[in-house]
Amino acid sequence: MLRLDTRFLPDFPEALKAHAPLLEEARRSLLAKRKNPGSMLGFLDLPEDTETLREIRRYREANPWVEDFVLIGIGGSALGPKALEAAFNESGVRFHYVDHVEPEPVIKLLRALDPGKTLVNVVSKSGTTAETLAGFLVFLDWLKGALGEAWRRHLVVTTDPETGPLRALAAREGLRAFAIPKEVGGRFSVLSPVGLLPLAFAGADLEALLMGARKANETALAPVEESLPLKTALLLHLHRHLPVHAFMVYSERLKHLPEWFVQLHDESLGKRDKEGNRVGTTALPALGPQDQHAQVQLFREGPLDKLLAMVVPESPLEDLRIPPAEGLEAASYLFGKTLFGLLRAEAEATYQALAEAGQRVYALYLSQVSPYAVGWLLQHLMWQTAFLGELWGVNAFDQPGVELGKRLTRAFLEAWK
Ligand SMILES: O=P(O)(O)OC[C@H]1O[C@H](O)[C@H](O)[C@@H](O)[C@@H]1O
Repeated sequence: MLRLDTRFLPDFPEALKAHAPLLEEARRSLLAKRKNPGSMLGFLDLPEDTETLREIRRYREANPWVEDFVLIGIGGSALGPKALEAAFNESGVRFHYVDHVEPEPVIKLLRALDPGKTLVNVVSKSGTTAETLAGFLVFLDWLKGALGEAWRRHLVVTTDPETGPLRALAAREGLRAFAIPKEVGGRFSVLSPVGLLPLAFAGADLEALLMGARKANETALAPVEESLPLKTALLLHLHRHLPVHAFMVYSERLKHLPEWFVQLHDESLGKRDKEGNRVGTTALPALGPQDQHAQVQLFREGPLDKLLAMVVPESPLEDLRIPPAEGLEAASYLFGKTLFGLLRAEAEATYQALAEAGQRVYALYLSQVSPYAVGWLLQHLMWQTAFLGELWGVNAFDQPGVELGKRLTRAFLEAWK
């Protein structure tokens, strides 16, 4: 269950009524693009793709020997699986993310791994990302050196269904490869094999995750006053003059979710609109309760330049009572309470304190940190982003601004050789 709370934004229900035609139009124009090749709206169909799910399950069952799973990928090819695996790893398979090119951690990882028990998953939609290819080349050489002809069984590729160097390599070498559908972009790919394959090895409940995402699809298409993603898109739209959008999650298991959201929001919406104006707000990742002791001072007394979204679970899967101890009377207000009770109280207190400070803040309540609720939340946020692309007149699915950096990197590498 996902529930929106706007109790500290009393003007919102009126605004929703007033903006209903604008929201209807944004949704109509988004959905009208659905059948156009290149519209990149394939993420809407992923929750229905039971065939891919079956294929992934079969692959997982055929490889019970895996103890370490190395995911080589970056941006949209790493942030989603990283966020979900941290929350839902039930299998004990150890996950390692090579989403960087710093040599020391790569060397440390290579020394620690047993190649015979390691599965390497190289993930890249384009198959051309420098960091990913560099990491892949290192691990490919390592697998070949350690395992001889058996290396192929320890490598699985997730990439474009037809094009790109990784697809070509997979075809030439007869490697196992999964497809990121053509119409699915990296930061919208978490429910494709990009996320589902690692999560199958993590033993997560993939059915429930996709069921939650289907629920998000349903609410996205509901009448405006019941359409959760249209409502949160409107909240962001109404506050677009505030430069910062803080995304604060009260869950240790979801500690990597804000990083995933940052890419989704910033890379989708921070760009030039049709008139050439610079558009976008800056997503700021925050985690409760840790950031109460780091950022909340700024949120309380610093500039009123933020729209804050708080993601708060409403119940735990399991809870732990805080036992009393003699000689520590200062902590007696905690005795007999539960850890989740404290978490909930802290989230509520921060929510109220921020509203009282004059910040614009709303909450998204998750019934539990379960695959169903989190699948719903992720797909909800992808819809929100797509709707905002329409409202702000930008293409939410490209990223022209990152190309220059890539070209310059290549130029430097060539000049420095
Ligand atoms: O999946 P890949 O093609 O390797 O792309 C990985 C990432 O890098 C690119 O530079 C884009 O800015 C991101 O949107 C993308 O998620």
